[in-house]
Amino acid sequence: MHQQDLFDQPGRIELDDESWLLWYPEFYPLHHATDLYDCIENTLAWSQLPVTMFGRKLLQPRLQAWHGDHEYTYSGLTLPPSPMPDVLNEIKSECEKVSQATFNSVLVNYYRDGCDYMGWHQDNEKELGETPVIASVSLGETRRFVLRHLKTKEKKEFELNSGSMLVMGGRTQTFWQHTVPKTAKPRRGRINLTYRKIISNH
Ligand SMILES: O=C(O)CCC(=O)C(=O)O
Ligand SMILES: [Fe+2]
Repeated sequence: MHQQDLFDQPGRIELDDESWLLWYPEFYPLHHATDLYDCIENTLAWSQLPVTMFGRKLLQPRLQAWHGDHEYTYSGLTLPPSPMPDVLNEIKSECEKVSQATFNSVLVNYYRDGCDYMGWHQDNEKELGETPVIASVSLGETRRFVLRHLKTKEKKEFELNSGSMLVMGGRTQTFWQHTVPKTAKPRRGRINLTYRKIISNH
């Protein structure tokens, strides 16, 4: 990895002329992040849902929960609206302060071990709008998060540690894909929350 690909300083990162990130590696102190992890792991109703990928129905390689005012549809899956529990609402407020954006929903992913992952994708569903701001909070085990420019294939890599926040904005979802790759190294559980704003009349 090149030195410039390691992001350990907080602040704004310009991915390209129109795409940016905000990176806060220590947004929550570790002890608080651990408490949040335990609370969220124990209170959410987790499910492993079937999705359609490349025309085949497969089980997602992780557990998931959705909370928000609206339903959300992606990969042939429709997640119904469901109110946000207090713990998720509190994190939402913190994300809104930092990102100067408003959110009305959160997709929660639970990676049980190193075999659970999220493949390359863009969060470019119509109902998120053209330039969505998405705030991602990570709790529990550290996992690698890779961004890749669709045309140039340039990569940016992050170690998303417990208590970190990464905000994606501008044209990030248009020009870049991202992934949480699987790893052969032993990994404990990780919970990631991505706060989003669903625009109802898109
Ligand atoms: O787990 C992560 O860090 C990324 C999650 C993600 O990309 C998503 O929910 O769309
Ligand atoms: Fe994503």
